Amino acid sequence: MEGIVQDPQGGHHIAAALSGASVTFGSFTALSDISLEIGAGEFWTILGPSGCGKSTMLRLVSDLVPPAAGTVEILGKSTEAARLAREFAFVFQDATLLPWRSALKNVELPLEMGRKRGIDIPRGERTPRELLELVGLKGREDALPHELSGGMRQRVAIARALVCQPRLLLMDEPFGALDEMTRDRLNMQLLEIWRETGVTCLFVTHSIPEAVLLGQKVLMLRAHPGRVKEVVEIDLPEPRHVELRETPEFNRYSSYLRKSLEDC
Ligand SMILES: Nc1ncnc2c1ncn2[C@@H]1O[C@H](COP(=O)(O)OP(=O)(O)OP(=O)(O)O)[C@@H](O)[C@H]1O
Repeated sequence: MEGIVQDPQGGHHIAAALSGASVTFGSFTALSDISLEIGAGEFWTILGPSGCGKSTMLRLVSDLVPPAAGTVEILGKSTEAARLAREFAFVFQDATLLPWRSALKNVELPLEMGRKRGIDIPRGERTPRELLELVGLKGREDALPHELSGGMRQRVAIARALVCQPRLLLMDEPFGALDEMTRDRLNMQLLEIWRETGVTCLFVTHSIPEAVLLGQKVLMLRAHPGRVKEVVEIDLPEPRHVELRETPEFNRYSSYLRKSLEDC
């Protein structure tokens, strides 16, 4: 395919490094003593009981909440410097598209906003049109969000997240609201995009099968306060495919994680 990023991580081996990081909201400790190294180009999924701090973890990495203690570095720089350099991008459960702009204009938005602020986006390897093609929406560039299905809107959101060529893609249950078949399709598409772009992925989910299917590593958080319970390496054949879910290895990982989740 065209436009393959030659060095998607800019020579870095570690995309995100957290050391003894904690997050507090007033007197409440949401995350406590998180130490992790997320390798450049890796795909991590995050599981844990409701309220354990999965979203807070993404917000910590993306400079939306500061650490109360410890440090967080993205590609060797502070989270603020990484944010200003557009090193990461977010995809939420709701696509959050502007309803009056076409799919293409939504994807172009971060570039426009960057230009308005005088920020030069240094890594424009793919045009917004090419990104829409990458997510399977060629021919729907002019469609308005309400003319697209939920899965299509989410694919526009992924294209928009990729437009500044981030090195780190942060996803908070991006497919949680979609039906199972659409979710399967988007999971496969996301893996293709991940392989092709080399972007590092941090993906929060409530679904154990989704965590196993996508993740090279599954980060299991425990609650009260949110802490790392364990990191489970998922050693399944690549490239992954939904049929893997029928295999005994897949089921072994799923059962292990289900039990781990129950013990949180
Ligand atoms: N801005 C905030 N102010 C106060 N408390 C907060 C704030 N944001 C999150 N919290 C609390 O921090 C804890 C972790 O929240 P978070 O949303 O990260 O959990 P989660 O694991 O993503 O939950 P879920 O799986 O239900 O989406 C929760 O107890 C939540 O109430």
